[in-house]
Amino acid sequence: MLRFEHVTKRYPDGTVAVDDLDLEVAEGELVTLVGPSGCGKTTTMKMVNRLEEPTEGRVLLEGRDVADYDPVKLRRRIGYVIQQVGLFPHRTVLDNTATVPLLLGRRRSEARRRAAELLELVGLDPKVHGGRYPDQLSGGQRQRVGVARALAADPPVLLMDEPFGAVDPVVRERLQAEFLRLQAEVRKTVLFVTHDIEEAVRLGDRMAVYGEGRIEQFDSPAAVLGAPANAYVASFVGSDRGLKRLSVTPVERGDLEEPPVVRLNEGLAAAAARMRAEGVRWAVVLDEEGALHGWVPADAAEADPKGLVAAHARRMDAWLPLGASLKQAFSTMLQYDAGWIAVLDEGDRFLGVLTPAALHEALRRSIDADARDVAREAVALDSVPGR
Ligand SMILES: Nc1ncnc2c1ncn2[C@@H]1O[C@H](COP(=O)(O)OP(=O)(O)OP(=O)(O)O)[C@@H](O)[C@H]1O
Repeated sequence: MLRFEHVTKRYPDGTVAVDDLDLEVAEGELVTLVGPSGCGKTTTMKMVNRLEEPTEGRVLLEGRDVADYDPVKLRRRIGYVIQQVGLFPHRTVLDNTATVPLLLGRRRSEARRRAAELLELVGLDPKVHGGRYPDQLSGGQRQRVGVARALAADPPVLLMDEPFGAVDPVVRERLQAEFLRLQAEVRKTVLFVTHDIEEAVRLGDRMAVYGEGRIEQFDSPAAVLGAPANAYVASFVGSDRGLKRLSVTPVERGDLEEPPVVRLNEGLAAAAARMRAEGVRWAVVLDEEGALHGWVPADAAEADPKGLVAAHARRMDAWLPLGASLKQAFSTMLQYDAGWIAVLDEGDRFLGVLTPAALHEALRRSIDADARDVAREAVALDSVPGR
């Protein structure tokens, strides 16, 4: 979809901003470019929409050299979102969003209808926000308008240069989550510049880690964190990369423990007998419909041998869907101050529980699997270093 072939950019003063870059972005892929200030990320991006021209090499869009496109037409086919959103201050939010479709010759009513749809897509109510002017919006809302406007012409490619850089961390996390949802829907080919490693890890299907004008590693976030290509990448992603990995490692079936499962309407004595047989002191409790209710301790049967599980069951609301990240799992454990959390499938059926020890093992296994380039389940735990 988008390809850089031996691209070098030397500015007139001799600065080599990009040095012999080769990079390929597949259709519908989101690639983050991450690296320290001045390493050439923005210059890379600007050579796609011809705000800069390469000194050597070429950039291909759908197999065609961008130098062969008319620059104005090219830019209308490429959405561009920047940190200083660049909205027109004297136009309403709706008109700002409709700018490109109008330039492309759409009828005014159609362009505005499309703009309203896009505002909704990025989480703004066109009836509430559409008639406002940019300075009547919060920073986060302005960024959303920037994204809506970039999508308005339905461009196959989006270039995003630190689009969420100017908002506070809380809004930023929300914008990232919204953008991921949006991208799952619209599946654009995206180049996303950031100097924030966490953002690069969270958003990228693949991430390109820049050194000076060069890419030091181009791979999935899990691989970059798990097996940095060299000392530079290792130090850039940081010594806490194990922590960062939490956000890219999903909870899998094999991570779960399966304690005994009892029903609310079951007798306590029978339930306790099953717990004893399995050598555990508690069981997960499901209600009559099979939905998670909570847990019950085995010793409840001693005080009330004739009672029902329902009389002694305790509520447990901490749960996660299978496939959620280990980071979510960890944060849910902390939030509920829980020693385990339930993991449910898509139909909300109970699958098993995740404990802190299992979470730790999942993380270790995932790091080791990447280092060896094998699947996580292929790693035997007793062979993971440090055990
Ligand atoms: N027009 C220009 N003329 C000369 N040098 C430039 C020009 N634009 C950028 N540079 C230099 O090229 C190098 C790469 O700049 P670029 O803006 O691509 O980096 P960046 O990785 O996007 O940095 P940042 O994260 O700070 O935005 C820097 O050393 C910068 O000073």
